[in-house]
Amino acid sequence: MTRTEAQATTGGITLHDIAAGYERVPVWQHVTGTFAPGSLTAIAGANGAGKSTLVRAMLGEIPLRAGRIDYGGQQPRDFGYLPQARDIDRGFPLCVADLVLSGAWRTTGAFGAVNARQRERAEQCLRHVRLSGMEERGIGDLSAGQFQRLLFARLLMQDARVIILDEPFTALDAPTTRDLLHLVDHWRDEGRTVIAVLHDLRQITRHFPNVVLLAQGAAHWGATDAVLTPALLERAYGGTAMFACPMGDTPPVEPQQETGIWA
Ligand SMILES: Nc1ncnc2c1ncn2[C@@H]1O[C@H](COP(=O)(O)OP(=O)(O)OP(=O)(O)O)[C@@H](O)[C@H]1O
Repeated sequence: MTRTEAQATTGGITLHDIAAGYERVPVWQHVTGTFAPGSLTAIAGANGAGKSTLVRAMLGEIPLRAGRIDYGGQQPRDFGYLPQARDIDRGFPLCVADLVLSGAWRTTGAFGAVNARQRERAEQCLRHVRLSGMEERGIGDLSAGQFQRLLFARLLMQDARVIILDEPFTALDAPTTRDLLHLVDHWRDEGRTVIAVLHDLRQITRHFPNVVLLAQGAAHWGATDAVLTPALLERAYGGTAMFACPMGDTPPVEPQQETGIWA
């Protein structure tokens, strides 16, 4: 790689002709593209298209079958990850405050002492997702929406440069989705790189300038309006494309005036 190429990818993530799959079956291949530093990108595609597989490959949880990933000089600690809700064990005996504070593990270590400043920041993060006063509640006692807010608070605490979200708004009501989308917009404004697996194409067209659309084992990567064309949507979703098309009349998310950790 030339010095110029290295500079171009610093702080970004570049996939070079990667492929992944399970056992003998490839899920997708020849995936090439760059998540530029500070970019906001959705990963879309039908059920089973390989969206989570792409996330897991980028996180190093499954081996690549081909190609390589250039992390632009970033380390694992630079990544914040929100898994799908179904993949999280909520039976673990943790309270809300503990879970948020676990976002500081990269500085405290898993068993390190938490200082007053970190506690204060944890309270700020909880306040920002409207969970103040719930610090002592067990995580198993939260509603799905409250728990998702809590996971976003943990990401705030983590202060990661790259944030990867796998279906972050599934099963959430409109106000919770609006609040969390507002957080995503703030992360972009702060220059963080945000990558989100999403099913709602209206959310993608309204909030995500870039998209990776997985279809039939290939990735279509680019500006959202250039990728989410009727032809590619048909290829991705087949006969269900009309249900996925971003043509509905969902009201746009209005920015909220709030004091928070960005104030
Ligand atoms: N651990 C695994 N072992 C074997 N096959 C798997 C495994 N995980 C996923 N798959 C298969 O890989 C393919 C892609 O799965 P993946 O979960 O990445 O899709 P997805 O696009 O995220 O789907 P969804 O929208 O339903 O969450 C599917 O056919 C799935 O059955």
